[in-house]
Amino acid sequence: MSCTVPSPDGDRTVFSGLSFAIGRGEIVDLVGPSGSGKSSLLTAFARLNPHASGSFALAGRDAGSFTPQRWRREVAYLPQKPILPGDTVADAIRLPFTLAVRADSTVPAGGGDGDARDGGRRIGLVGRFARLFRDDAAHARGMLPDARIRETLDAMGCGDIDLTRRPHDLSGGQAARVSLARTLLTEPKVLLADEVDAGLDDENAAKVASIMAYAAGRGMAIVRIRHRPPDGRASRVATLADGALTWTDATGSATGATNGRETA
Ligand SMILES: Nc1ncnc2c1ncn2[C@@H]1O[C@H](COP(=O)(O)OP(=O)(O)OP(=O)(O)O)[C@@H](O)[C@H]1O
Repeated sequence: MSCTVPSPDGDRTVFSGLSFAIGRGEIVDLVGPSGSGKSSLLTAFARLNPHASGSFALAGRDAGSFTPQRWRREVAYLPQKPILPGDTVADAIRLPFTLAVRADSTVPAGGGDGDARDGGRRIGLVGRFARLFRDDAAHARGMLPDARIRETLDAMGCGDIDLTRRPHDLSGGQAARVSLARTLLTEPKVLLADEVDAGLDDENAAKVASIMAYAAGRGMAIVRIRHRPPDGRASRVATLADGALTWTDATGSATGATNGRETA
């Protein structure tokens, strides 16, 4: 995996020739100085980084055999700042499902413009799309009912989060946990968490860590960029500095693998 970014002095290589593997159910912490390329590495792996190149595989299957959308569903990148659109927490959590239904929807026969009829009433294009979106939201509610969201949040120790609340009214810690829960409900195989506990107090950071441990316990592979002291959740720590990855195990002992040439 390599990453070269534009700079005023010409292209600059952030890292080159890195490789790593992460096992099912494993939590790896990715640390290193600011600007060393940690986010670039994760966004590269999620195929979200236009400055990166390399080859990726999931369970032995080459990334090229996935559509980018399918790959990102399996390898989910979670940014630091939660984005929770919608009127309620339940809507915000259901958003990926609503969008998936939307993506699968086809414009009804008759083309994309002109008028349609709704109960004998003529409706315009905007009305038709509003109706389509309502239908998609209802379909998404069928796929992910409130009861399942409630059950999942409770299992993750988020019993304090009311599904009917407005997302904007949540505390920072609650918003981080909702954002994490939303990603986990899409059941990615790999979760790439980019400083999602930054800005949280210790109690909320511990809750976020415990939710991730729950997901790892169910087989999800997780890479966490963290600036906090080790919390005992990760089995290995990868340090990215000066373009090289150095690996240590949970006790801080070197594993012998450097420059990212790691096999798991
Ligand atoms: N789109 C871009 N254009 C130009 N430079 C970029 C771009 N994206 C990242 N960089 C540069 O690449 C380097 C690595 O950035 P990155 O955000 O990956 O580092 P980081 O280790 O995650 O930093 P931090 O810990 O501060 O978040 C930085 O010098 C950054 O300025």
